Amino acid sequence: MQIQDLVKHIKEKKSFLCVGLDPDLDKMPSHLTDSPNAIFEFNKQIIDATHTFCVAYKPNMAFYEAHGIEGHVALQKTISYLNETYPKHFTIADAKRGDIGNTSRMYAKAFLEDLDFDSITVAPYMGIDSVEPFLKVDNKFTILLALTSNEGAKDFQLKQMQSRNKNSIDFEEISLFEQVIKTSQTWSNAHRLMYVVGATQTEHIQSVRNLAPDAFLLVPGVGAQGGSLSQVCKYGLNENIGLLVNSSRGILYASKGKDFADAAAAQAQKLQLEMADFL
Ligand SMILES: O=C(O)c1cc(=O)[nH]c(=O)n1[C@@H]1O[C@H](COP(=O)(O)O)[C@@H](O)[C@H]1O
Repeated sequence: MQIQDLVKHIKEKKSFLCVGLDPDLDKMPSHLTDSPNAIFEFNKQIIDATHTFCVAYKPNMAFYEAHGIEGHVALQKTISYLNETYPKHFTIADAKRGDIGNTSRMYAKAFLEDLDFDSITVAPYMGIDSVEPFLKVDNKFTILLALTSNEGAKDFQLKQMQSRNKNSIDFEEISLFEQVIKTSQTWSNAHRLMYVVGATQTEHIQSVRNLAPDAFLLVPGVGAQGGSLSQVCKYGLNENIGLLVNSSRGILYASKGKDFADAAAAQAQKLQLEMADFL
């Protein structure tokens, strides 16, 4: 997918909502969980109910890998269903991968070529050679973890460090997550980079925007984690919109009854209407 297609879709829908597909058998309606096809059936009904209100879907790999081969089959069916039925929706493999170059190449092949996701989340800490294999894939996006939504983000990502600007002898104090953005913006194919920034980190979104003014930001953490959509919009929007805001549990498990898909649609619509006010 091209970035212009994503932006066009966002403007048409007046939504930059990403629905996180994190299927958890313990939270799903009981009438589905007896079926061997439960995960895909759940996802399909969620997708059919929410697609009008969102522009992206983000299956998190943990929720599939936890079920072995059946989980992998459910993931394959889900991405095929999305690509065939709703091809305008941007798809994110939330895999948080990254390894030495030849290994990352295999991850890129698996997620971006074979499964044909539009993008993948990648951990940046092994550096340029671990990210390059993802960035080399045409028409696909690498979503680098910058500042995550969890408590532990402060353990490393918010640590201060000294950074020297190119062609200068002066040092400046910046956070490790800022250095990740600053350095990665100099890499080849940086136009294929997006960044993860938690909705719980609103005081830092402005600084992310300053370092990567044109990049799309994937912002998880509204809903169940308590992040504020209006604060995210205030600091994160750019002239191309530049935001994908994710909600998973808040949409998927709005009801545990037979009306789960309608309840999910209502939650997605609520977020979409809030988003429309900012567009
Ligand atoms: O990369 C992510 O998507 C991610 C990064 C982050 O900083 N925080 C975060 O919550 N996520 C993911 O976003 C989703 C959030 O789910 P809910 O809290 O249920 O909306 C989960 O799949 C998380 O793994």
